[in-house]
Amino acid sequence: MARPLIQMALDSLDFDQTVALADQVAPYVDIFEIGTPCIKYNGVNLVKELRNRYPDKLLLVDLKTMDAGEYEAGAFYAAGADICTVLGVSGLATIGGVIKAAKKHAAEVQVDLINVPNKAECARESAKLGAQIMGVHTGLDAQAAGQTPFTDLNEVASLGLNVRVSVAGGIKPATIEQTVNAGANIIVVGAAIYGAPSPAEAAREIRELVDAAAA
Ligand SMILES: O=C(CO)[C@H](O)[C@H](O)COP(=O)(O)O
Repeated sequence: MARPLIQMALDSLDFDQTVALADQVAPYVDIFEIGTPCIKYNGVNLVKELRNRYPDKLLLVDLKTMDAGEYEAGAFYAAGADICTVLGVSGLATIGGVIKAAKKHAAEVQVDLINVPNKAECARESAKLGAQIMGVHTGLDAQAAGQTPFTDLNEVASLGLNVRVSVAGGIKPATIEQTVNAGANIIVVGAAIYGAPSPAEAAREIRELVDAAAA
């Protein structure tokens, strides 16, 4: 089984704390995600800072774009993003705009399926349009209401689309094996790392669990 990538969700609002957390977990993760509240607060300067600091890491900017896809995402690709997210509920015109912006920078697009009623249809149409990653995502508010992403992950991963499948939503050490076995190509972890007494140690443990499950 191909080794899934680990994406660290940097969800603090504080610029310096975000950079410090990235420094701590860098040896164990493949993708830095600048989370939605963080990018809204800090903007393109944080993208530039992480790009300069980590030229070899993938950088995902979790814009969750809802409109003006090409215009909004273009600035973040220009600042160094490898991947920007666009909401599946935004519709194909907006998704297509982000894909257009990504192409100009030889970058990629992740469609976030959060709150999309028909995830299979959205994933199929977005893949046809050229999106490379489908994000199965139970957001923080839905997590607080007791939801998890696993049923949706099984559905989207079994569609057999020529895309990578990312999963986010409260993933923790106890659920890593399940996510790998379900076919996730990108495993997003936020609170289970940044909320741990030692984020570096937590990230190292996640790395070991992912690699063991994929072996
Ligand atoms: O995109 C997000 C919220 O919308 C989070 O970054 C994502 O859910 C990962 O964080 P956690 O592991 O804490 O759920």
